[in-house]
Amino acid sequence: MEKILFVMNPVSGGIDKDETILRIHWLSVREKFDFKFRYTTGENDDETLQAEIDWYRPDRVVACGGDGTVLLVARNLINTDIPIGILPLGSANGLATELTIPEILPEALELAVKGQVSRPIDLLRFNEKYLGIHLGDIGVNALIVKNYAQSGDRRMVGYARHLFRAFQESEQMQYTIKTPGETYRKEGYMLAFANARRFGTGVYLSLNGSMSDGRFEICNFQEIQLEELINLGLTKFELFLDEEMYSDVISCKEAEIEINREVDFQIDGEYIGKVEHLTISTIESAVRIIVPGGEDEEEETGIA
Ligand SMILES: Nc1ncnc2c1ncn2[C@@H]1O[C@H](COP(=O)(O)OP(=O)(O)OP(=O)(O)O)[C@@H](O)[C@H]1O
Repeated sequence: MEKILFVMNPVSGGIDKDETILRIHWLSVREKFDFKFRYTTGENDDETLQAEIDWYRPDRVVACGGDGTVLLVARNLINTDIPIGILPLGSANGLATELTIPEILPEALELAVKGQVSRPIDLLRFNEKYLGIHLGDIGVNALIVKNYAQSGDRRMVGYARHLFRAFQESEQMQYTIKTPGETYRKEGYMLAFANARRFGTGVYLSLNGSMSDGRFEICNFQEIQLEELINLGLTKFELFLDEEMYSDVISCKEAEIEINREVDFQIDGEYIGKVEHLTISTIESAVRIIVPGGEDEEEETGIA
């Protein structure tokens, strides 16, 4: 009987998980699979998850939460063949959007449990230490993520307050970006490192990027416009929606970045700290994520 481990963030997105839990129980009877829940606590989740994977030896692991929960699962399944399903239950589900995973819970659950198509996904490695799966950035957005995390207020109104504060406080940065072929000097309010083509809203960040091409995109935001931020219905990864702002994009396999001062840095919604220097590289095809079959134009492979 297939074994499925559900890794559930009980607080993600401020969403009650009771319906999800009930549906999983019901589906396990219908589809005849064995399952376990592992609830995250925000403390030592890597260690407990790794121990659970070693002990239970699941055939697939389903991340139930936002991008942070998917990243937790991904970094504990690197170099295994265990595919990852996603139930998008976070305040930021940018990765699920990118991979065209259904937003509707029953559909996402059917896919996560029964999907037979998985896609190899690259991970990003920052300063040889931190892994990322979707988006990292320095500057104004990282400052918002920091303030938001520190406040403990998960509501939108709290978020809006942090957005205004960060917008007022943020100063322009100067950076030197070295890629294997070139050195660029730029200035701006935010530098994003994207293993993806689009933000959570579906707005494209780069038309050519892919999560499976061994490359990532560095996007410089020279300007930020408050009016757009307010008008367009925000979540913490969906700030910059003016398409003209995406023109300053570098696509590369690795990069080294020097910043003229210490700035805030976040990865997939987690505040990391202040940095003045960053190295970024890709780990190609590090994990496999279950996606809707036949609907994506990129490489897909059946689950072994
Ligand atoms: N039981 C818990 N209590 C508090 N925080 C938790 C718990 N479990 C996980 N976390 C934290 O939740 C964050 C990941 O959240 P995730 O990205 O899955 O959902 P989200 O709703 O998009 O995130 P956020 O809460 O940052 O808006 C991590 O910082 C993790 O440490």
